[in-house]
Amino acid sequence: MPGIYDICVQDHFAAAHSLRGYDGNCSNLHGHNWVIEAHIRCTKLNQLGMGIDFRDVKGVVKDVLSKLDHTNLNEVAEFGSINPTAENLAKFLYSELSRRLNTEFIKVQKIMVFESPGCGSSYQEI
Ligand SMILES: Nc1nc2c(c(=O)[nH]1)N=C([C@H](O)[C@H](O)COP(=O)(O)OP(=O)(O)OP(=O)(O)O)CN2
Ligand SMILES: [Zn+2]
Repeated sequence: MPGIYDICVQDHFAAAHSLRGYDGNCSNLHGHNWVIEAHIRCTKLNQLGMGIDFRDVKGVVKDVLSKLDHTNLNEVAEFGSINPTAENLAKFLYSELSRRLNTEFIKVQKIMVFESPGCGSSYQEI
């Protein structure tokens, strides 16, 4: 039976945000040390026994996160008209990482974004 590998890479970034229209203090500018987890589905291993090298994933993740790190997320173009919630960040990262990593045998499966330990959201497409 064909198997599926789930390759997982975590990273983090620091950024501020405020939630427009939120009834509470999250509408004030405040910061989080965001933690992200990228899950990549691989159906074939290379000659080294890897679905995809962690290093390759980490490089792409770092590059995408560099657009968000030490910013006010509300000022990043993608969040100019939608709130920079964990949900919207997960979808943004899913789309950026899919564009750069997906191949015939490799597919970004799920992105998890944690605002704080124990509070997060994930995005995936069926
Ligand atoms: N589904 C979501 N709910 C909330 C989000 C979100 O992105 N998706 N975001 C927020 C705010 O960003 C808020 O800063 C986070 O709130 P909270 O987890 O309560 O964080 P605190 O640092 O305020 O936690 P305390 O334990 O109360 O100190 C809210 N909801
Ligand atoms: Zn917040």
